[in-house]
Amino acid sequence: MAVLPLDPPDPLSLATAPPRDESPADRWAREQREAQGRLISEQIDAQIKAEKLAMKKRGKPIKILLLGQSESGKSTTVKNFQLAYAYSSFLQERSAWRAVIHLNLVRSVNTILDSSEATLMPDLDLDADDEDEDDEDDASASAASTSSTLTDRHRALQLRLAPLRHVQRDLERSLGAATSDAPEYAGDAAPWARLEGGRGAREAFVTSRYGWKTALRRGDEAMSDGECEPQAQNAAEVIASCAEDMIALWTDSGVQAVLSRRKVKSRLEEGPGFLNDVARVAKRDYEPSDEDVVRARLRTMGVQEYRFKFERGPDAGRDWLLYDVGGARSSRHAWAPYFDDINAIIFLAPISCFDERLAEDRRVNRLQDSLLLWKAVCSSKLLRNVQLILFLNKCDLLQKKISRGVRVANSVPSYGDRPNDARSVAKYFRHQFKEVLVRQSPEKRTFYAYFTSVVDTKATAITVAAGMCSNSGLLSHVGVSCRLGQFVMGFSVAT
Ligand SMILES: Nc1nc2c(ncn2[C@@H]2O[C@H](COP(=O)(O)OP(=O)(O)OP(=O)(O)O)[C@@H](O)[C@H]2O)c(=O)[nH]1
Ligand SMILES: [Mg+2]
Repeated sequence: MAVLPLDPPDPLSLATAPPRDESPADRWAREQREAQGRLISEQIDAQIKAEKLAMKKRGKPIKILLLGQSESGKSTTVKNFQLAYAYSSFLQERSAWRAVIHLNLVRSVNTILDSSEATLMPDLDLDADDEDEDDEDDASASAASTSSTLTDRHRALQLRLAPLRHVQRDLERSLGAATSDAPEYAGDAAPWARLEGGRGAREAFVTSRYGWKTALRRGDEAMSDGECEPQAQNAAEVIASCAEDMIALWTDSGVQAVLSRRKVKSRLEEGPGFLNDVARVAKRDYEPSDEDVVRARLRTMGVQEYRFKFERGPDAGRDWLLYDVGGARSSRHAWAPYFDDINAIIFLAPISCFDERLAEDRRVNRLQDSLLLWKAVCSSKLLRNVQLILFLNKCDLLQKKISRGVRVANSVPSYGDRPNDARSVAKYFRHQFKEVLVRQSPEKRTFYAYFTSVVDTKATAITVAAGMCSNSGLLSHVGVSCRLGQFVMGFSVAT
């Protein structure tokens, strides 16, 4: 039998072994050092263990997906979350929104210029009958249609405001693709529903939510924080120099009559055009307020991820991930990869849109599109364990529309001869959505619905509380208490 040689001594033990001629005093000092080292090591181990335990206790992040058609208010809802739970990041991004707000304003002014130009030069008026969405301001419309009220003063305003056309182009170029309109799309309301089995890779769809913000800051290395690229700065200069003329145009009674006749007045008043804020927004040192940022409109491209940590309440310490998607029909195929492991969906359905058509497919009524989408979400087998929370949004606009005398039954024949007031209309629409949930859900689920107006940040103080089923790990309850409905509509409807 072969005898193996003894293993050579371990070099580490050799290096750390005490010297052979160690004195008692040296030995005492060494043992003190070693004891100290062991203590520190034990403390580190204990810290790691405590952190692991805390992480386990906090659990996986809660994932919430915001769904709904384009312009339903998804990104506005995210901004409310940021205001409530990530105010420092909201503040950091605030000055970047100035260019978006300027673009929103300039687009509105250019829309007014288009309308008045067509009136001044009727030969160019190619789309006078194009506006068909609601029967607003009919009395003033017919009065205005009998005589053109525009004069040389309006021609002069047209000329002086002409540079805003270039400003719009420059800002669109700076801000990128999100400023383009949603492309026309004649496909399904829920293109992913047919493909539920074959889901794509999620990463393919995630887009940077900093894209347009960093684009604004590129170029000049020397720019300090909050400054933006020269194009946006030039735009701000031109806007400041046009302030008085923009106010004169918007407040002119002849122009208002033309806008009424062409049925764009209420859309301009109620959209994110900042037309009633020109004096403030056009100032050279303008800094957007929280409310301005919430109202500003920029289309979401792809899917954007937001991370929040809740510092208060029963869920303190837990991470929440919010996914904000582009809602245009052509973007909806990108939603499916996010259905896999989410806990809840906040579905935004703008109920003021009952008489409007989809921008991407003018044949489709917007409320009908929301109902089709809701049906696809409720009936999805992939989403059967996902909690659905419905925001019946834009209640403020519903109220305004009804107050203007728009009749719901003209666009929604099933409404019949029910009372044409905002409360009854909202309740009716809520019932429609509830019916879909009850009929289409693969398993019984609770109907959580809120009347919202998410541009109102004071009222939309979103507080979120979640409880986890300790045994299944499934979300058992997500309560989104929004202090909504009551203030906007002057009533509340129990959910
Ligand atoms: N008056 C009013 N305006 C709202 C409300 N909710 C959203 N808006 C406005 O509607 C516009 C569209 O809102 P967004 O939050 O950008 O819509 P979105 O669902 O994210 O749209 P996409 O990104 O295109 O899918 C913005 O100008 C908002 O200010 C509301 O409750 N009331
Ligand atoms: Mg959006």
